[in-house]
Amino acid sequence: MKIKLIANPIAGGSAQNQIARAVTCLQQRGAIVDLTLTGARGDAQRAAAAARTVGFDRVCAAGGDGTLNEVINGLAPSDIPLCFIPLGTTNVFALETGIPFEVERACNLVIDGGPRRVCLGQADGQRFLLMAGIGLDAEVVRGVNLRLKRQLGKAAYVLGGLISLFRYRPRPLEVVTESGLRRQAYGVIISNCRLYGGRFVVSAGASLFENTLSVCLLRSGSRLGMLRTIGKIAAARPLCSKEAIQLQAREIVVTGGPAPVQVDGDYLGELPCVFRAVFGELRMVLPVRGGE
Ligand SMILES: Nc1ncnc2c1ncn2[C@@H]1O[C@H](COP(=O)(O)OP(=O)(O)OP(=O)(O)O)[C@@H](O)[C@H]1O
Repeated sequence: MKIKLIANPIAGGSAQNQIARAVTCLQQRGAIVDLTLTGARGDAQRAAAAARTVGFDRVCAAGGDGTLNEVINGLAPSDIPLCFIPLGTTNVFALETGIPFEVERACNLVIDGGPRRVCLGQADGQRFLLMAGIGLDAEVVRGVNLRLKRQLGKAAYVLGGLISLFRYRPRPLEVVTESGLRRQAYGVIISNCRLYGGRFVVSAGASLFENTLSVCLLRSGSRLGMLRTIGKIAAARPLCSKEAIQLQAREIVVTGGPAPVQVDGDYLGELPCVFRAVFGELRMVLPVRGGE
């Protein structure tokens, strides 16, 4: 088996030892490993794009959700199965899918697992695997730089969230789906997976294996209201219809603002933005779980 391994050596603070262990483990299982270590943003996407035509049996991203996002953007559309070894700070995708955190077990899945077609989201052509956010969460992401994240880890988002909560002024947004449904909100979270920002659940109906995106319209425009909504999500308490509306859609046009947009935890830009579900552009090697 020929594996293209694209690994971020600074994921989660420092991942060099774990990457070395992954290479050894994959080789011990008989794989030929072609390793690219990323040196800066954009390297993982370029390495994945270059791997599309080289005849690899697997492309494997090793790092955090940011590295995985770059790899899907470089690789898709492709039939080469994509694998993931989680080495990042928050690792939402691994929590969502059950990919093991222990390097050797993740490597065994790379070798033994079978691929499955997944749905990706697109935000103006930029692909995402987990979610996109418009409003306060994108403002937090815009404010948290990589240095702060390396120093504080997940706490950087808590600190960034508190600062943004007092600085950010939510503006009315308009959301239109492909069926012509029109709604107003002050924040929008578009999910391709159930989990958000860790183990929090914003859209319980979201699925990586269905050709649709789950849209959560956050309706509160006041600081107190936003704080209450965040508190309820953090405490896993249900949001009432005054606080949030849930929709399923394949295409969502969001206008208004001005408001920032983030995809998979990286700042993308400002509205307007068109979001789409795109099924089948990639096959991923994932653990098999009951009920799926
Ligand atoms: N050698 C490098 N130096 C600086 N930045 C890098 C390097 N390699 C990759 N990057 C960038 O660092 C960003 C974050 O890395 P990554 O997602 O792998 O880890 P993380 O931030 O610790 O984890 P998570 O995304 O799960 O929170 C990526 O978006 C990537 O573009």
